[in-house]
Amino acid sequence: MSVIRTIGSKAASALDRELMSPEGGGFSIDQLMELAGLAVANAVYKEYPPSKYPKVLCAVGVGNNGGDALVCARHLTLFGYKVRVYYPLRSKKPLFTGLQTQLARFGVPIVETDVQKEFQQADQIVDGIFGFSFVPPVREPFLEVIGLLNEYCKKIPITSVDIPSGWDVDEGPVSSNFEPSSLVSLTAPKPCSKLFKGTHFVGGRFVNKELADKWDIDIPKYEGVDQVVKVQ
Ligand SMILES: NC(=O)C1=CN([C@@H]2O[C@H](COP(=O)(O)OP(=O)(O)OC[C@H]3O[C@@H](n4cnc5c(N)ncnc54)[C@H](O)[C@@H]3O)[C@@H](O)[C@H]2O)[C@H](O)CC1
Ligand SMILES: [K+]
Repeated sequence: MSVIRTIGSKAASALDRELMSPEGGGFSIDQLMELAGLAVANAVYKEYPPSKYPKVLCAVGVGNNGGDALVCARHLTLFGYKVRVYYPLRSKKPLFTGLQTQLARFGVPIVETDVQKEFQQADQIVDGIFGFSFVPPVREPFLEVIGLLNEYCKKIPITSVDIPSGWDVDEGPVSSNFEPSSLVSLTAPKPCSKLFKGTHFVGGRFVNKELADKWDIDIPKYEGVDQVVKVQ
C-alpha cells in the first residue's frame, strides 16, 4: 500500500476512546497496549534482528506511548534480545506497575538515570517517550533523552512508537532534527508521518471496517500472523 490516510491528533485520541467504549470497540486499554507493543516488537524484529542488533534500549515516557514501549520490551526479550529500559518518571498506575513487574520477572533492568551510558551501550533504540498527546516544547525530565535521540539517530537504528518523540503530531519536526530510522504508526498514521522519510510500518490490529469507514482511515493488508504492514 503506497498511500494511506492519516488521522489528526484530536481524532486519534477520540478514536482511541471509541475503541475502548463498551458500545464502540469494546477493548480495554491493556488489550490495546499489548497489541500495540507486540506490533512494535514485530517491526523491530523484521528490521533489526537480534543476530545483528542484540542490545536494545527502550526509552519510556509517562503516558501510554511509554506503556507500549514497556510491552514491546517484554516481547523483544522473548524474541532473544538483551533489553534494558530507561524510565525516568515511573507511573504508579496498576497497568504500568504490572508491566514493570512483568519485566522484572523476565530479568529486564529498568533504570532512571545515566541515560547517556545507556545510549552508548545500545545497538538500537525503541523510542516510547511521547505519542499522540505530546504538545511542544519538550519539558523536563525529557530534554536529555530527546537530545540523545537527536544525536544517536545518525549512529544506530531507532524505532519510534507511533510518533517520533518531540515532533508536533500534526505539523511534524518543526523544532527538531530527530529522524528515527523506522516508525510504527498505531491504528493509522498521524499527519506528521507525511514528513517521515525512513521505513514506515502501520500496526495495531484493532479496527474493523465499520470503524475505519467512520474515521476515514485505511486498514492495511496484514499478512497472516503479521502485526505490522510496511507502507513505505
Ligand atoms: N489506538 C491506538 O492507537 C493506541 C495508542 N496507544 C498509545 O498511546 C499513545 C498516546 O498516549 P497518551 O497517554 O494519550 O499520551 P502520550 O504517551 O503521548 O504521553 C503524554 C504524556 O506526556 C506528557 N507530555 C505531553 N507533552 C509534554 C511535553 N511537552 N513535555 C513533557 N511531557 C509532556 C503528558 O503530560 C502526558 O503525561 C499513542 O501515541 C500510542 O502510542 C495505546 O497504548 C494503545 C491504543
Ligand atoms: K514515540
